[in-house]
Amino acid sequence: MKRKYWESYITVIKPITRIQIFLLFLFLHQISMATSSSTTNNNGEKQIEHDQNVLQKHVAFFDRNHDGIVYPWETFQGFRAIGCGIILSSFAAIFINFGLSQKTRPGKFPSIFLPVEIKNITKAKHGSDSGVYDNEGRFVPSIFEEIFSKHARKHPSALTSDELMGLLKANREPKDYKGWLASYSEWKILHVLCKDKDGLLHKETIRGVYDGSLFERMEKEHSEKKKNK
Ligand code: HEM
Ligand SMILES: [Ca+2]
Repeated sequence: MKRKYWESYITVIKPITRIQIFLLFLFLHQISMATSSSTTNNNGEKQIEHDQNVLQKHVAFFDRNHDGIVYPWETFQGFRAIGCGIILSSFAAIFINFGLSQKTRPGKFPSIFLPVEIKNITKAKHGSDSGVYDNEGRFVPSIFEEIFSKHARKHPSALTSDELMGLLKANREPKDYKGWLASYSEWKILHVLCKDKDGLLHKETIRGVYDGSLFERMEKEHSEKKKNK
């Protein structure tokens, strides 16, 4: 039988070559770790800051092993944990880590493992956002309230899909296409995942996304659903 090209390719790689590839990856990983900005304690273990700002909390849910860094496979696991499908989770892992890794890394040396460093997450803020996170990653209650006073028309404490679009358009800075796309993805994913049966995105849901408590809740609900199946 004729083998597929990639099958014969894998068998042809000699064991020694595989070891070399493994060592190369290990080496690149060590370099990427050496240039990482996470703090290290006396035992040489990576640790995250305890005094996290709210934006760091938003991201910390996806740091599955709590080492202060979100790798693409952790973004994937986090999305799966809150009940997203394999396609959305894979797409999110590539899109988010590719987009944010370099912005959060110290120096100019990129890492092929696309780590997002939570310590520097405020550097990943983009334009055309709501402004609810300030430049230090803190939550600004007055701007949060403004979302509803300006855009919630049908219900005082929930947004319809059209009202959400109104919020996104109002936040757009001219020609900031990357910011438009980033904001659209963040809010649309939130809406798709968390809208109620009438298509409404509730204020307390949105509040929970800012400090990441929403993700914890969704993970719990998803694992209970799986248990009861
Ligand atoms: C289901 C998963 C996620 C959802 C639904 C979500 C949703 C959101 C929402 C609604 C905002 C607020 C934007 C605004 O105020 O205009 C936001 C901000 C942000 N998110 Fe997420 N997010 C998710 C996962 C992640 C992950 C995995 C990362 C990074 C590893 C991340 C990084 C950020 C950053 C850096 C901001 C600040 C943007 C800014 O204010 O300019 N998010 N996200
Ligand atoms: Ca991690």
